[in-house]
Amino acid sequence: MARGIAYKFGILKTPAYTSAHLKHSMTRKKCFVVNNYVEAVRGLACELLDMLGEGLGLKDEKAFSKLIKDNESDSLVRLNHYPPYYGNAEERSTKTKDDNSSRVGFGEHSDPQILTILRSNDVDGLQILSPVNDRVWISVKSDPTAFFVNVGDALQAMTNGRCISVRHRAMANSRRSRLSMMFFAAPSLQTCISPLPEMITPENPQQYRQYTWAEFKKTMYSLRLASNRLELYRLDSKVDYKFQDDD
Ligand SMILES: O=C(O)CCC(=O)C(=O)O
Ligand SMILES: [Fe+2]
Repeated sequence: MARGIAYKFGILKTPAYTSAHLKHSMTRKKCFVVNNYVEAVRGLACELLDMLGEGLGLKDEKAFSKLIKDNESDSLVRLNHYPPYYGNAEERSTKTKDDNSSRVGFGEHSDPQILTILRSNDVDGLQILSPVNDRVWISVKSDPTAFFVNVGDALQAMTNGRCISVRHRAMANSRRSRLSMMFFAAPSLQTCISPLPEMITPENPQQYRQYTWAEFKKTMYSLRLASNRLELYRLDSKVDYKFQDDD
């Protein structure tokens, strides 16, 4: 694991980003800009989820976006900063340009929420694990004008495995800082997540048991980042998730 390469320098919970803490740490103008960004990106997430609901033929096409529009939604914004790992100018100038070494800035994981909308600067770093070969990492070219969308674990559960929560990680760059900003669209803590009835068919019987978002978060915080937490909620799981309840 690379030294202190990735760190969060802000967690803005929506809609609580007008909290006292934020008011003190941000000027009103910055707060306004962040609020506008969050509103826009939340709208984008809802639009995408409505299209997905329609595409999947759900009786209630807005079933997913309703969870995010809920006032109690646990959605949040995170900013990640990956400083270059050749930290000083001397190191940068002595290392050759074709040095292809790479360092993990944010380890392998899947996002636990419903949907993630990511933006970054023009420094590469995001990689996804190949769905067909779990030893192959595929680099995603950065594009500061684009949004990158990840399905989260909760959407995988609600679609009974039709949508897959992709495992991914972020690499730090040797010379330039990578900056990324994620909107994690999440339901409220008390929301019960389970495969939607339309997603359960004789060919694809129910794969996941029902859980609350609060329960999933508790499990998540008790496990390592790389653990496949959703596996614990599979009906045929061999792992006893009950151990997670021990405090
Ligand atoms: O910074 C990135 O590109 C990815 C970060 C990420 O996957 C996360 O914060 O969940
Ligand atoms: Fe992620």
